[in-house]
Amino acid sequence: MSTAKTLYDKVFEDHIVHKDESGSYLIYIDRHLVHEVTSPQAFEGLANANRPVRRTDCTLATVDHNIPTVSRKNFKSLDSFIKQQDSKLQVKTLEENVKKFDVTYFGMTDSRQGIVHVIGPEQGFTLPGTTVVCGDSHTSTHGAFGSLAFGIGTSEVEHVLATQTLIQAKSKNMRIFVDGPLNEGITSKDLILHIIGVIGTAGGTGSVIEFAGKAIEDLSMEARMSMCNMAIEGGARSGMIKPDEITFEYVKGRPLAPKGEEWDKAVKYWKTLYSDEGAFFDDDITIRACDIVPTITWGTSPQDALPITGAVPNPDLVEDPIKQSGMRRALEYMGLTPNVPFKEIPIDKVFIGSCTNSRIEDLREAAKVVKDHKKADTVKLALVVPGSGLVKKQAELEGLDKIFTDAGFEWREAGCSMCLGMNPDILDPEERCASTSNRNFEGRQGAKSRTHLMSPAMAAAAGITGFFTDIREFTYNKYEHTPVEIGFEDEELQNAVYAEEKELNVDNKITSDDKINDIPQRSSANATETVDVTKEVVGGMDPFTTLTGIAAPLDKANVDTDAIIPKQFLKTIKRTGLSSGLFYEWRFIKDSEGKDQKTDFVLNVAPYDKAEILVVTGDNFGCGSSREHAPWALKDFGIKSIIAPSFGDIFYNNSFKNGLLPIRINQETILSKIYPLAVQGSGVTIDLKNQQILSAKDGSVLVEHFEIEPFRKHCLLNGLDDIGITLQKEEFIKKFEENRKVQFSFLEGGSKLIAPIKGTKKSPYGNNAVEW
Ligand SMILES: CC(C)[C@H](C(=O)O)[C@@H](O)C(=O)O
Ligand code: SF4
Repeated sequence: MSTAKTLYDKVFEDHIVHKDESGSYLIYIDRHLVHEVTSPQAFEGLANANRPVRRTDCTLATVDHNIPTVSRKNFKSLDSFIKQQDSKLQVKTLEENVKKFDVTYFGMTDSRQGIVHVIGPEQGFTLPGTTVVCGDSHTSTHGAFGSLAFGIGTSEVEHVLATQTLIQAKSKNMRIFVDGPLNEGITSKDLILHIIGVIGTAGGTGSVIEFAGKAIEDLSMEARMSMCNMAIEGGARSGMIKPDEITFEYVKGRPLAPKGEEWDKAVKYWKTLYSDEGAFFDDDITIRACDIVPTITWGTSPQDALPITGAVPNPDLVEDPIKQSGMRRALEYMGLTPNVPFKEIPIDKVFIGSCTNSRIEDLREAAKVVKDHKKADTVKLALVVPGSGLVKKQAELEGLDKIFTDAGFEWREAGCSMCLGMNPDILDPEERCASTSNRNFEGRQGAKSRTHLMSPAMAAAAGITGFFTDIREFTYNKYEHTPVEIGFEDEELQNAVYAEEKELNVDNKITSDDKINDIPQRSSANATETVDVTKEVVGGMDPFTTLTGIAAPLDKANVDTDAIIPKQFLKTIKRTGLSSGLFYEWRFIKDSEGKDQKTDFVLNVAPYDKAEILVVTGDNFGCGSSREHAPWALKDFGIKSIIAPSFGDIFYNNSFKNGLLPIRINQETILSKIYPLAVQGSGVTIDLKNQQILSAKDGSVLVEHFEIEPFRKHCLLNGLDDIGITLQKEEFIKKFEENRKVQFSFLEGGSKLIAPIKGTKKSPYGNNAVEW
């Protein structure tokens, strides 16, 4: 057998702590980014079990999703600044946790605060060849450095905080080879949208995608990050690009990058990270770079991508009935008529930002387009939201802010903003947005919002013309821009930008006033259910052996986790009580008084309001975001198992952590054997021990054998807690760490090397070990 290895194989193997007999691996995590949305329950679990954060130096926290992006010039405290109570509580909870657990933190008064996936690379926290995780699906971004980077759920966040490891199965290798150079003016955003259009949102499921070829090698680091960022939208948890001189050049000199001899040692190692000649890829796809033109999305999935030169597609021309009905629904939701040329579609708002496209190069591209133009009067708002305080600072030094504001665009503070609107930046219902973000799911930017994904230049041009615009036809003054090099040794940039810094964060304790209704009341459909709070205690789940229950039919494909539990329900700091938000946009409609009324969605209708099993006909259930709130909401409703042809990787994984069994069954069998029973309202029995599915009515076998990894089966049958199991491997973890200290000495120090905020003796959060 060939010994040639892929880039992924190499990085994976260099992080194996232990492999057990069932073939499951324990891998070491080098870098862990933390944000306010997916960490509260993880820290709570640690506190309940009296466990510390194992490697605070490998952990870096910031706030990004919930925070307002309006000027922080007059920021006094979180209490006065964040108006949304539930957002405030989440931010405050993180601030308490980073203090309690000594985690380095960039808060709202620190210029280094920003979107996790922007600040990690910016600080040099993300390094080639490392394993990088975060409770966030777009962690794939960091794969641009040749690191193995992926999103995890909250249970895994807790696992990493406690053990610095994760239990993992090996993924498949997939290569996307982009042959030849890109045409002039085509960006990595066009390229990645095109690729997702080709492979589909389930194309990379179960795989790590390596992007390779001339077009990729030619890309800057920032453009590579935009590519890997959206690997998750192609179904893969990770995207990777082999590190090269462009990578090293980008990393060198960053605050947390290795220095001196450690740098040389690191580069020597990083240069070994590439796919060997003849390495095996389970899937190998070639894309011709010259075929790619400016690309935008028209529907409610990132795979609905087409050239700007095209028109709204016509469902009548599609044969597959599931696809056809999905398409009709998407067009109706998006308010689009088939065959209308994209360039004739007017827009309402523009959003330039998100972890895909909020870095300095993105802002420069957009500013070039906007310079000396004015926003179209018909465009109600054009928001520009830098990815971090440092990006903002640099853009301002380059005068980009002025270009935007002169054109009538709004210049904001760093955060996730309108990418998902957990803060006040949302679209009104039916507003159409030209957006540089990464997801166009239903309701993503606000209830009934309509999102079209595109590159920063194209979003900027749409803001000027008021219509989707082919950037190649837009006349703009390609002025000579002089980039300002941002020196990381520059004290001003290292330190906080806000004058009020000294009085900050003193009064941010959670008080009794913060008691809020962070989860709306349960719907009457579930009024009789009670929430078992004892389940919140870390470790231990009910064993899952046999389940007999009503099976609800769901005839949909690509059900994303935004649809399973919309963003407004993510602001909780608890795991329970989420059932009222389950499939919220599908289950409820507002009446004339603004009150929620139930729709005829399957889970609202008897007997399915008591369903314990969900039978899904379409692929890719649970794709998209890493929010563990999706399995929490399903469990809370009473669903204990989901049968579908395929699942989003992170959702699949998160389900097991919560005793919710996802079963992959091929579509034909679902359609012929299980779905009809579900439609009749008959029950189904799932026998985990024998890996079989039976009819509850007559005991006949519907599925002779379904697949499940032995380790996962073992844990479910016995209700075992992963962290407890991993902690039994302490001797292996210790051994790995001893070796890492020597072999990968350039990774030591991590976030603890971060400089303090100017004017303080000690960093206000974390760094207790270091007196400044
Ligand atoms: C909040 C978080 C869990 C989520 C993710 O995982 O992607 C968010 O960042 C998103 O983009 O939907
Ligand atoms: S995708 Fe959007 S919401 Fe998610 S991390 Fe990126 S910017 Fe934030």
